[in-house]
Amino acid sequence: MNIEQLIEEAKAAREMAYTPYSKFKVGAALITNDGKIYKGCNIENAAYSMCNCAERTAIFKAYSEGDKQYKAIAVVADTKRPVPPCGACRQVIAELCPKDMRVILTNLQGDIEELTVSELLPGAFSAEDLHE
Ligand SMILES: O=c1ccn([C@H]2C[C@H](O)[C@@H](CO)O2)c(=O)[nH]1
Ligand SMILES: [Zn+2]
Repeated sequence: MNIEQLIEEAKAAREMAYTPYSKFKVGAALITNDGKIYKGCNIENAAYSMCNCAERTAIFKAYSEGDKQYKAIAVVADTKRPVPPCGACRQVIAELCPKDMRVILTNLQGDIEELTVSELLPGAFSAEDLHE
């Protein structure tokens, strides 16, 4: 599985988005170290604050199936620049994914930006900050 293929999986996930409010569809594809792919789309709600992003859908699917070792995540939306994950997703990614995991951001025009989890949320608040 190469990056282009992972991006295609994210695009397929995007087609499943439930976005009657924003009309903004996002797809994500998370690949585990074993090569398993978990796709996620954004799922909105009439109570707007319940909206769940594509990235978190994919990660929560994987984690809740017991798959906890991740190699990369690709995210796609119809944006001018490669879609930037929101702050909530950055925090969740920082908690559950390795610091050196590849984060591949893209758009439908094929622009690609790649960064690591550390670069996605420098100085993330983490479990290490909770106790002395
Ligand atoms: O990286 C992002 C940014 C936004 N959204 C979703 C949340 C909401 O459903 C819609 C508009 O913000 O897009 C994602 O899924 N991922
Ligand atoms: Zn988000």
